[in-house]
Amino acid sequence: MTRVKICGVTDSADRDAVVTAGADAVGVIHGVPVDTPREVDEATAERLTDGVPPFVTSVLVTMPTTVQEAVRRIDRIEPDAVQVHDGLSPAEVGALDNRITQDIVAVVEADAPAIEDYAAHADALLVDSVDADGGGGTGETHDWERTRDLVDSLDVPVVLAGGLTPENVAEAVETVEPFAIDVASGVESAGGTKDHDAVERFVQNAKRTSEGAV
Ligand SMILES: O=C(O)c1ccccc1NCC(=O)[C@H](O)[C@H](O)COP(=O)(O)O
Repeated sequence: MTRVKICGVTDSADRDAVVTAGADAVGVIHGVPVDTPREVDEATAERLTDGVPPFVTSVLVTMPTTVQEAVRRIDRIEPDAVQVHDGLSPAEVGALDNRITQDIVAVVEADAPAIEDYAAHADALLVDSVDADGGGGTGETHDWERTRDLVDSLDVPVVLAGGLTPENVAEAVETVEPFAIDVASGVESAGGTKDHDAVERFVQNAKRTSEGAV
């Protein structure tokens, strides 16, 4: 069954709604040098992460420029996993892996040249549509067939992200058959605020499809 990560939670009510809806992972964004309504400060990131219950994965989404910066952040916030958006080379992702106990999800674009190198050092790849500054949350889809090729060719789990919504997630899961899917803006009522009904429909549509009931 395809797992679901809901990203960019900014308060505890949204975090709890995401968990209640049946998501497998909750993404908290901190330490990104881009303008986004989904970023929270360190204390909030720590509090939101700490409140994610057992059997649901808390994911720190961050854009560090050095391994040391990433380690410091992860040590303070203590997520279950870390998603590194831009900033670190494949070798630096490998160096980070040696310094932390958490799994690392490396973010790549579907046509990035270094995909295999990242796959060699990360625990999973998240294939996203990123903006000119390297950030996510664009609400833009990309070539799902290309991501499907990566699912077939790579040994690491592949997560599909970028422009997913409750309406298109079933088709995305059927086309790509990813390990997991990820959404931020597609389940919001306003920037940084989750629409709880949309979150519920997103999780249901993703999981129903991967159970073969649609
Ligand atoms: O969502 C953001 O604002 C963001 C900013 C900077 C770095 C990463 C960011 N999001 C990371 C995610 O994992 C998003 O869920 C992913 O990019 C998909 O976003 P969307 O297209 O809005 O569903």
